Amino acid sequence: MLVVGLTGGIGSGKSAASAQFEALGRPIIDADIIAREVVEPGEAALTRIVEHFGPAILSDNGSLDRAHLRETVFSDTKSREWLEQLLHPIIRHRIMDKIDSYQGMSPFIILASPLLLETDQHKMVDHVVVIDLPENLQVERAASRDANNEEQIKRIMAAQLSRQARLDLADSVLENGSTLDNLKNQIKLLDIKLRELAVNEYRV
Ligand SMILES: CC(C)(COP(=O)(O)OP(=O)(O)OC[C@H]1O[C@@H](n2cnc3c(N)ncnc32)[C@H](O)[C@@H]1O)[C@@H](O)C(=O)NCCC(=O)NCCS
Ligand SMILES: Nc1ncnc2c1ncn2[C@@H]1O[C@H](COP(=O)(O)OP(=O)(O)OP(=O)(O)O)[C@@H](O)[C@H]1O
Repeated sequence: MLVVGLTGGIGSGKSAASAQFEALGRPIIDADIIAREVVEPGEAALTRIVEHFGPAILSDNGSLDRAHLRETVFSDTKSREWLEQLLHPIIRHRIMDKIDSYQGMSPFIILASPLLLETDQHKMVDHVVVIDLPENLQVERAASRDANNEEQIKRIMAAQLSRQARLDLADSVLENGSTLDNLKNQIKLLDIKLRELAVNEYRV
């Protein structure tokens, strides 16, 4: 089975693109969703986070206060690196298990991840699709979606690959500087190309 990595910076349109691939019947593994699951109440990683950052990192209901942790890790590199060394191996294992569970179910699957190329997650994929758009549009879309302030979004972008570095590592590029309909049309064509790649190279 062909494993296609779909990546792009914050607010680039990974969720929007994933929804289109899903509508075409392709299974999606979303690293952001897995990253949330591994810190749910009862998970060992959440206990480690509370030990490290203190109980103030929890909301009143005992779940992780994500806004608090976001503010902490994107204003202090050491804190971010600590969190990543805790979570990235756990996330990677869950992704591997999910890839195994999809074997034989589809010619190809999509692994959507903001840090595909920044971490060793790229070793799990056969083809890299990068969603590209001008950085000012990326900031604008992320800000209007999340109520994150622009300064915080820029700090998050600084912890990610640059636009050019990401493009240099792409096998295919989706341009998302225009409308959602335009993105949808590109995905229809890319889906055909990926399907052909899967059939020709993996005989599925
Ligand atoms: C810091 C946290 C709690 C903030 O949570 P929040 O709900 O506000 O954001 P969410 O998880 O939805 O992430 C939003 C976007 O931020 C960016 N982002 C998240 N983590 C990172 C990181 N370590 N480095 C760079 N960018 C990141 C991505 O573009 C992501 O799509 C959360 O992002 C987190 O636990 N990050 C560490 C785990 C991780 O690296 N996840 C990325 C997927 S593997
Ligand atoms: N072509 C487009 N035109 C207008 N709005 C768009 C377009 N593509 C995405 N958006 C919007 O921009 C915002 C960011 O898109 P999306 O959530 O898909 O990005 P993402 O890459 O998944 O972000 P993150 O890394 O933060 O999870 C969303 O509100 C989405 O609806």
